[in-house]
Amino acid sequence: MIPTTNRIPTTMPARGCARPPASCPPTRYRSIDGSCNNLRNPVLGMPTTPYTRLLPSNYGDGIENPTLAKSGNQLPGARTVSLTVYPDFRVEDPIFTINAMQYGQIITHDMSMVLGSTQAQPHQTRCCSDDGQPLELANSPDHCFPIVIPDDDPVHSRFNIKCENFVRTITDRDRECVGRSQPVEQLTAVNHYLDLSIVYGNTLEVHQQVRQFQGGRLRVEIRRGRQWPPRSLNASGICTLQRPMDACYLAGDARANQNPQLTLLQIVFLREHNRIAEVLSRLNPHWDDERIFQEARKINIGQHQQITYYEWLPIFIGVGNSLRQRVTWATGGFVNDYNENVDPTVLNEHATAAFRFFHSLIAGNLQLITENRIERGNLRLSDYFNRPQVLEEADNFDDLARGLNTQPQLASDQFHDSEITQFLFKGDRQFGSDLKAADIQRNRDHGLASYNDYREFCDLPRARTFEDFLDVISRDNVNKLASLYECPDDVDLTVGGSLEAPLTGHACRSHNSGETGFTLEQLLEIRKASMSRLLCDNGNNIVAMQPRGFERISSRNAVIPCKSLPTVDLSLWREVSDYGIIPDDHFGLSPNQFFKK
Ligand code: HEM
Repeated sequence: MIPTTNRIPTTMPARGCARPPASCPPTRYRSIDGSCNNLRNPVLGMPTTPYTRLLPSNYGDGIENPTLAKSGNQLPGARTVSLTVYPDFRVEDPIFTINAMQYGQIITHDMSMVLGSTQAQPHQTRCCSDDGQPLELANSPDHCFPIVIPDDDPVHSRFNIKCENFVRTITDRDRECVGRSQPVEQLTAVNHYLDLSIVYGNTLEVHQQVRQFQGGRLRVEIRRGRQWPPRSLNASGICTLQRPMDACYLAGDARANQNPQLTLLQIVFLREHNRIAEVLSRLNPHWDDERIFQEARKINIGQHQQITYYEWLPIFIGVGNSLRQRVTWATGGFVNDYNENVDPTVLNEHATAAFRFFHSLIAGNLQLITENRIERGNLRLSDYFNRPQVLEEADNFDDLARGLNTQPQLASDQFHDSEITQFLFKGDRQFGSDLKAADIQRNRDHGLASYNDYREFCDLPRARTFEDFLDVISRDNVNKLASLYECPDDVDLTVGGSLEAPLTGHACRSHNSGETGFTLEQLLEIRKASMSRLLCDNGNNIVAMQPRGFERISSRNAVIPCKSLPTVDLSLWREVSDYGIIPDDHFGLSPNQFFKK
């Protein structure tokens, strides 16, 4: 089920916990925190505002408690559901690479993060005892909603673990931004826009930490002649360090060190910024640090959006669907579809259920691929959570980058690699957490309406019996649901939605401003950006790539020299006028008055 824009509520939620900006001064550049993107409601899309919803919440008490079964009983345990519905059975995707999965996580991190957790390290609030037993209610810290481990758990029972930590998301009520009688809404920690905030930060504080304030560059450290992000200020808290000075990076996003391929793409975007800044400063020696920085940022974001909308999204929703739903356009030119009435806020249903479906694409090992496309080894994912040092060793950076574009992702199905259902964030232990159980628990924590409610919303008939799910869910899976849940109305959205047969065309039906955008010529250059070129330009020494990096190598997508891949010609950003070089203080005038080919 893919809700698309025409069904998304366009009301402007007035409530929220972000402090609105004092004013929105005219500028050609995006703000760091997303404020002033919508000039009518400048707070829209800022960090610490609530996710929005397609359907009203379904809390156990109508206000804030986790969802219950219609009978008032507890829903089946999240770990039990995960074990029953999401076994580990490795099916490789016949077409797409793990980069398609990995870029999805980049997009996710750019757009949302539940407030109160880093999603990369164990939460500081402990809801279970050190030996994995549930705490007495009286001793349980606020916000605890631990996952119950069944007695016959195939992994945890061997260690007598009965309880997995889970801490509820911070809500507008926790921050005292709303009255006590209305249902709570969860807050997101990052801004809602697709703006590379993972690189540039979501707050001025983080933004200033990542900037060099020289030559328009982002801060880096140079080792072995290559650029690496600066060291995190809390390396021992964030990363699992084997040696005290092992790498642990500071980036715009708190999750940057979570897994090696994610960190690799974070570094690629950082290096890309500095590469662009370097070229711009040569083209425009009269530009100061701020001007170079902001122009480089704008190009970097433009390329990221181009890759996201034109290279990545059609893989998942289909070329036809994305054109029909006006997510992409069959034009090389400008599209003036900005509508200030559209709410840019990330949907709770998207972040908590729909987009997490792609956890099924994660592969539990990461291949190291040499320049002649031979696998020279691979890394076990759970050995490298929060251990980015591996990227700086031997030729791992390039070998993992080639691996991204070579190794198949796992198929989008109900099967999940045990590296994330048994060994997530295992650290030095013999077992870890279960990401799918966390997804289900988060669905209930956020009080999402049930799968059946969304069926109705998406014009499927409301199921009265479990058999009624057979229109989109297989017999085997309907039997599993019937064995777990008391009635069809109890099925969690994240569970029911993930069991639907793959889409075959049916989906839940669900700007350029002269002052701020690119010139048409520049836009046509941005349209040449590609995933493969990004890796070529920012690897340590990558020589060749296939043109379509999200698609596996084949005779139709053969590896070719990097220099043959289309590249964005930055000379279009040389600022000249009929009268020579442009003075610095030209803001407020249309770029078309300045930019000339
Ligand atoms: C190795 C890869 C990945 C790991 C280890 C991982 C891990 C996690 C973890 C630990 C959470 C927080 C769970 C919770 O407590 O609620 C999370 C949330 C999430 N993940 Fe993943 N994930 C990965 C890849 C992906 C991919 C490929 C996508 C989508 C394409 C994705 C989408 C999401 C979304 C939408 C959320 C919720 C974000 C929010 O807080 O609003 N993840 N993931």
